[in-house]
Amino acid sequence: MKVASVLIPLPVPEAFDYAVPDEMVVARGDQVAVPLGPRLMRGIVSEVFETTGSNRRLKAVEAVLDDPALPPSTVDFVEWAGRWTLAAPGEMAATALKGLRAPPPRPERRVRRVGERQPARATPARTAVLAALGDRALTAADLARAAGVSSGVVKGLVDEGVLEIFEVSAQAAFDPPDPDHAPSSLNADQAAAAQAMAEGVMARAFRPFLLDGVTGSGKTETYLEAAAEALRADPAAQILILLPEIALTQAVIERITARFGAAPAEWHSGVAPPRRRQVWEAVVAGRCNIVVGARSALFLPFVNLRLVVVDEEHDSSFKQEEGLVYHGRDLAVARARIEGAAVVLASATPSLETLWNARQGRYGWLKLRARHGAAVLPDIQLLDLRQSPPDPQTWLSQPLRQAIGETLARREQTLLFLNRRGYAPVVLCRACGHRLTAPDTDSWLVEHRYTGRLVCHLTGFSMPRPKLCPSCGAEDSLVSVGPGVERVEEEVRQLFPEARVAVFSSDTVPDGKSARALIQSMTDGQIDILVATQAAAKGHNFPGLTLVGVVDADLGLRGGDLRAAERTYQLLAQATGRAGRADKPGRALLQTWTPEHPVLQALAAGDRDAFVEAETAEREIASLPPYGRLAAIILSSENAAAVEKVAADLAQAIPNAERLEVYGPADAPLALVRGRRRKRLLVRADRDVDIQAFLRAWLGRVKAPGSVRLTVDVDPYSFL
Ligand SMILES: Nc1ncnc2c1ncn2[C@@H]1O[C@H](COP(=O)(O)OP(=O)(O)OP(=O)(O)O)[C@@H](O)[C@H]1O
Ligand SMILES: [Zn+2]
Repeated sequence: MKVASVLIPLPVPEAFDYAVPDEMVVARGDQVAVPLGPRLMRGIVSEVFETTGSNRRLKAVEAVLDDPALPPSTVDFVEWAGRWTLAAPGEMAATALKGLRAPPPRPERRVRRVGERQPARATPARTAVLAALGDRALTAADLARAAGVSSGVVKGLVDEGVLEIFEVSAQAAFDPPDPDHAPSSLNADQAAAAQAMAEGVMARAFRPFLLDGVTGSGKTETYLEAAAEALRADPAAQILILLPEIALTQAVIERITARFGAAPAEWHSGVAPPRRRQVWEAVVAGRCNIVVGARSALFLPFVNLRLVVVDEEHDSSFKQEEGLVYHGRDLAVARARIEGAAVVLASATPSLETLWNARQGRYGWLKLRARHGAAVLPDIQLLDLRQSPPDPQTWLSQPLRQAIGETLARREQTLLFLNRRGYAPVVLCRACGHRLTAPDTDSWLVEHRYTGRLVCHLTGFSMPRPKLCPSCGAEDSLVSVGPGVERVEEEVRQLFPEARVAVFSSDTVPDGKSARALIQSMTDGQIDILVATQAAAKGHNFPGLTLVGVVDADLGLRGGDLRAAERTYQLLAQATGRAGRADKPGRALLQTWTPEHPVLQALAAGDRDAFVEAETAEREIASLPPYGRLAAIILSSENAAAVEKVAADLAQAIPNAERLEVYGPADAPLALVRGRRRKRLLVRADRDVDIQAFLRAWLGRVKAPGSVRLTVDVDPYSFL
């Protein structure tokens, strides 16, 4: 008997087996409909095998679906990703089908001539329509517009049988990119790096690279030339470019379009589902060469993937924390390995993990040491707030105010960076000291003045600012503590009433369209001072921007998690790296209460290596990543006793293992979220320990009730 193992999108650890009816032809990767209880479900065939004399009574595969099969290497990839993250393989596989959620776009109705038939009565309008149409096929609306007549005229010709309507399927056409459309002339460093990457692509084998270039050194320029080489060698080559933020996609798409004379496909949550379906179908049919997207684009069904680029590879936005927990950068490397492709991790501030791999010789290390052309790196200065503190209830010190004034006078642009949304991060009661939090949640409410509401950034809960203290009932006792971008904007407007000021954060720029508009007006010089969170601090090229002011350089250093120093270094190096990217030199001023901090010292000295040395040495002593591996288990439930019970059971059931420790269970730093109690356990292991095997063995010993959610986070980035 023939049996198919089918991956079904359910939280179960294995594929389900089904009998294959005699007349049915199925293969690995096929999409099938299979019965599950009373329902039919869509699944992906992971394996087909013969068994003899089975005594199992298997249900049969109902049908092989018309939708295209996943290429076998895509199935390999989703199965590997499931094993790596300990996610259910069927749920991982389902992410590869996300493009199919929308129905196919409706076929388009167009009109064309019917042979040589002429209208019975030739009016000027009718003649214009026939002339405009020629032997083309257009939609009725386009034709009427082209002929400058009302749509009634077109309809009249159809009714008379001079024109006919027919349907074309709305299959998206992706014009083939032309590698020789507009090549850049690369400088020596760039050319050497592009050459090495191109050779990696030609090898048709797994070839990982770190493209390590200072901000504005032309990393994009360089990897696009490697992509061009790949396309010259194989016009069917597919190239995937991953970006950490949707806000960055537009600029890269424009550069690719200019470079190759054809627009790439775009893939992220902001792309409408019918369009995503078109991209998905074009990718699996090999009709689409270049995809620019967010981490979920990793799951597209590529048939000839030759090059994967992870731009801004250090960015923690590549880590998905909700639903399936995975790191896009790590999965990108795995996908390239499975496909036998080249992968390029690009950054001015690579993660310690990636630098470590480059140092070990596992990744080819390509360096771009200087900005392109005449541009130079900005001059970075620390402003010691102990010497020049801002006035009470203001956030910009005198030296920073002066620098903004000078920049304005030169008609150049300023970016004020503060990685905090809203107006004030905390609202508290002067009478009783109560800090306002969301109901049944430990995180503080953030005041937003634009909307006049207090918002929980964790759960999305919001409410109007209350009149009375919810704790003691005092009247008018609530005060806003600390600054967010909106509050800095308020101060800037008071100081420089004539300046054109804008705020860039996920509140003011909620979608791709508004991001594009704001980035465009900044690029065009229509904004003098941009107050921004990290959304605007990376990747962008603003030619008129010469001053970057960091409002609170100490902010990220206070949170004590594993990557606080690394993350702060990266964020500030990226933010300051926006200054002086064109012909005018830039400078950056960092306000700090702790100018002696090693991270800030390294930034001011422009000495990344010193920072990396010191930070890596600390990690080595503690055997933390990249020298060791971590995994977290997070338990949560509305039933506090149930969480305690599962945590205790887990603690009892820890398998014996060497060079591995388990910490906890402990209350999570956010111990209460939406009424759910949260507890964490942390596993640390040496690098050569199979941490996934350990976790599987461990979790297999404990049965958690349905009321307790258990999340496994391999290589955690968030410790909340
Ligand atoms: N070889 C080149 N010829 C012409 N212009 C170049 C070249 N290399 C870089 N540039 C220009 O320099 C600027 C910076 O390049 P790019 O955005 O590729 O840098 P990057 O290294 O990706 O920067 P970041 O890491 O800061 O985002 C761009 O305006 C780009 O067009
Ligand atoms: Zn109070």
